[in-house]
Amino acid sequence: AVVRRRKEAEREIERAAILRKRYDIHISGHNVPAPLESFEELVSRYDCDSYLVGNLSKLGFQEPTPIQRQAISILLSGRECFACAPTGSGKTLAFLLPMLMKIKPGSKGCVKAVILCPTRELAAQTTRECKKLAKGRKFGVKLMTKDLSQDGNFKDMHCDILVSTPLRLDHAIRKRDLDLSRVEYLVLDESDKLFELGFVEVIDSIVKACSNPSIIRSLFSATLPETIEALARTIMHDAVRIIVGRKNSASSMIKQKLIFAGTERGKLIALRQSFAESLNPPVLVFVQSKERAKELYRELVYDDIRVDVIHGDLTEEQVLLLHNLPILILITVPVVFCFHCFNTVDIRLAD
Ligand SMILES: Nc1ncnc2c1ncn2[C@@H]1O[C@H](COP(=O)(O)OP(=O)(O)OP(=O)(O)O)[C@@H](O)[C@H]1O
Repeated sequence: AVVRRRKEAEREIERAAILRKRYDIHISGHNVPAPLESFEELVSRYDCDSYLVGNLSKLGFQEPTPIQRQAISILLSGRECFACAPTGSGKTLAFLLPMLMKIKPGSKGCVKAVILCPTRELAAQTTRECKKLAKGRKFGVKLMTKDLSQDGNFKDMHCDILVSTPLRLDHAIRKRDLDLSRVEYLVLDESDKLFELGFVEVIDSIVKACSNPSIIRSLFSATLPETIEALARTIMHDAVRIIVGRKNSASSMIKQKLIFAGTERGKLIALRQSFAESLNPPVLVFVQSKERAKELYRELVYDDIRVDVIHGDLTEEQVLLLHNLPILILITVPVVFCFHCFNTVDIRLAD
């Protein structure tokens, strides 16, 4: 019997290794659970409630993405993880699913999961995703708005899952007595941006406020610089590192080219030249801020091409109007673009 069990364990390890190779998943850590082969395994291996599997199929999610295959099995086994996978690879579902499977909805004044996002737009988007996935169960999913962080009565609030940016959450903890001592899941989404934006101390105090000893923390990111990995290791114990594709790489479906422009003016010349060489509309131009977006728009608007711009100062109606126009080039800021979900194909980065 001992020999048989050992053989079975070896076969299991081999099967996991084959799956990881197939999906370009790289892990470090000991005894890492095998990646999911399919969403059906959520039921057969982890006893997932049928409403959740139903919601997945209603949302059109048939197969887990590589990051979902590995992160979900790790989080469901109670391990912490920090995960690096390209933008758009389905990281949101990778942390939402285990949380919705494990926490019990219902009680007032008891936050059970916290998701920290670097921007308000991303926090709003994650809240919407979470509500869609939790449909059919009485989960209290709350987005930390400015009003809520300043005046919220968290003791009487039904909030199982709280999605917030760091400063608003920190304010609510310090000024509104928000109790996070029973949080079972803490997720730092887009953690590279969270740390880049200088939130290290605030995040540190949020991590301390989530004082439940059996908390499961996870970090999701599109890049994993050494500094973030080092920080992650200081707040997590026995965490598994997951990398999908190559570390700090973009999606393999995107062809990238880096052009050295020398000066600010040179960037504009290079961009115009790239349009002259190939204009395969619609084209998206990402810039760093709304000021840069407006500036570039003013430069390009008089060229003989149809160009438009979206940024945080536009009203919802103005953005909706843009959806119906035959735009050739759209200048935008990444988070604002993601928030409004345009369907475009050719992407160029200006900043
Ligand atoms: N298993 C799946 N099958 C099909 N589509 C999926 C699956 N999981 C997620 N998606 C869809 O893929 C898109 C990208 O997912 P998501 O926003 O979670 O990516 P991400 O890795 O968090 O990207 P970012 O780094 O930009 O935040 C979303 O529209 C999401 O609904």
